[in-house]
Amino acid sequence: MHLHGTSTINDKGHLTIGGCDATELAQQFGTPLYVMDEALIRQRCREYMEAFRASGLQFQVAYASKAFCVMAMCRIADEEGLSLDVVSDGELYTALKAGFPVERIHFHGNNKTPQEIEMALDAGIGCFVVDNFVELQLLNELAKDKGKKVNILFRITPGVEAHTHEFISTGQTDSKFGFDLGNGSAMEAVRTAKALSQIEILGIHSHIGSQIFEVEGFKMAVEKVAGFAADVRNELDVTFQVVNLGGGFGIRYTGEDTPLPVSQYVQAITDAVKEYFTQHQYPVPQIWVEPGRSIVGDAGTTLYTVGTYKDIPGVNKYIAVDGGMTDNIRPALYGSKYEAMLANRANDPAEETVTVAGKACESGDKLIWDLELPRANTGDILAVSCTGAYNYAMASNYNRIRRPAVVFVKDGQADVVVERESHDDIIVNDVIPARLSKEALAKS
Ligand SMILES: Cc1ncc(COP(=O)(O)O)c(C=O)c1O
Ligand SMILES: N[C@@H](CCCC[NH3+])C(=O)O
Repeated sequence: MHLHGTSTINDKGHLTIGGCDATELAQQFGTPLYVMDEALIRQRCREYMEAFRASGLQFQVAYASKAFCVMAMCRIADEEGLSLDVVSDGELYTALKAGFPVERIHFHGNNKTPQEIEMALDAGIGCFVVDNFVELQLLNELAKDKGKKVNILFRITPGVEAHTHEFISTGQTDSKFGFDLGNGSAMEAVRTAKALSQIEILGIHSHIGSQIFEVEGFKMAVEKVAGFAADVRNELDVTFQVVNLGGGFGIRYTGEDTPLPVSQYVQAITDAVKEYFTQHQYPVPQIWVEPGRSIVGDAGTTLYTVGTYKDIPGVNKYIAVDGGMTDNIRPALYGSKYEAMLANRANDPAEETVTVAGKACESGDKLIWDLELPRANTGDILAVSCTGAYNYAMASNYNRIRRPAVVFVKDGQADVVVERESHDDIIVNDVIPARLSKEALAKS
C-alpha cells in the first residue's frame, strides 16, 4: 500500500498516521474507523491557495463539501481561507453551524427546493450556482419576497464531450446539469436573468467531471467558456466577473492512477484563462474552482477488524471485515479500486491474494477484489487507504449497520470529529403508531 501524507511504519511494524499508531487507534475508538490525516488535508488546501496566488489572478478555492461534509472539516476549510460549495440544506446547515462565513458559501444543485433557497437567502449566502430556468424564476420570486438581491453564476454544460475523454461525464449536452452552450439555452438564460429584478449576474460555472488526470479537458472548457463570455458581451452587454471551473482533479487510489500535482492543474487552468480571455480582448475574470476529492481523498484511511476467513480451494479466498459497502459504497457502485495493508503487521510479507468482503447481506459487498496480503488472522486490523472522499459522505445504514466514527489525527493527537452511531441512533426516527403498539395489539 502506498503511504500517503504523514503515514509511516513504526518500529513495532505498525502503520502510523499523523503520528498515531493505527492499531492503537483501532483499539481506542473501535472499528470500522475513518482516520483523517489533518496535516495532509491542510497541505492540499495550501497547495491550491499557493498555486492560485502564484498566478496573480483573483480567485476563490471552494471546497466541494459533498466529498466529506462535517463541521470540523468546515472549520479547517475556513481556517485555510477556502470558500465552500454546498448542494443541500444539510450541507448548508452543517457549514453554518460550524460558523463558516456565509458570504463564502456557494449553493449548487439541479433541483434546489423552495425551502432550501429560502434558507440560503435568509442566511445571506454568497452566491447561487443556478442550474435551470425553473430555478432562475423561483430564485427571483423568493428574493423579491424577501426584498433581497442575489448573486448568481450560471452553470453551463460546455459540450466537452465524453468521447474525447471517457471520464469527462458531466460537461456534455445530455446531462441533467446546467444550461447547454451548444443549443442556445445558456445564452437564453443570461438574457432572462438580465431582465429579472433581484438577480445580480456574477459569472459562469462549468464542471466537466471527476477523477480527471489530464489538463486538456479543463483547457477545452476554458476555451468554450471564454468564447461564450465574448458572445454574451457582444449580444447582451453583460460582462462576467467570475469563471468557476468546478472540481474533478484526480488523486492516486492505486498505482494505475496518474494524477498531476495540484500546482500543475491550477497553472494549466490559469494560463488557459489568461490566454483565451485575452484573445477575445475580455477583462481576465476571477477564477474559482471547487475541488473535493483532491482536498480530502488521500487523507482518509479506513481501519477495519478482520473477522472471518473463507478459502474456496482453487477459486478464491475471502477475508471479511466489520464494515464494507455501508462505509465505502464506491467499489460496489463504480468498481473503484483501493489499496490496503494489515496495519498491525505492516512488515509481514504478502503470502496470498484475497478478496476483501464486507459484512452486509449483499453478494456485491466487496471492497477489494485482488489484495496481496500476509495470511490474515481474525482480529488483525486492515487499513484501506484513500477513503477520505465520498466514503463517510456516502455511508448508509443498510442492514441497520451503524456508521463509523471519524477521527482527525495530527502530531500524535487523535480527536473524534464524528461519533460512532449508537444503537439508539439507529432507531431515533422510528415511530410505532399507537395502533401497532404492543399494548393495542394485546387489547385487540
Ligand atoms: C459541481 C461540482 N463541483 C465540484 C465537484 C467536486 O468534484 P471532485 O470531488 O471530483 O473535485 C463536483 C463533483 O464531481 C461537482 O459536481
Ligand atoms: N461520488 C463520486 C463522485 C461524484 C462527484 C459529484 N459530482 C465518487 O465517489 O467518486
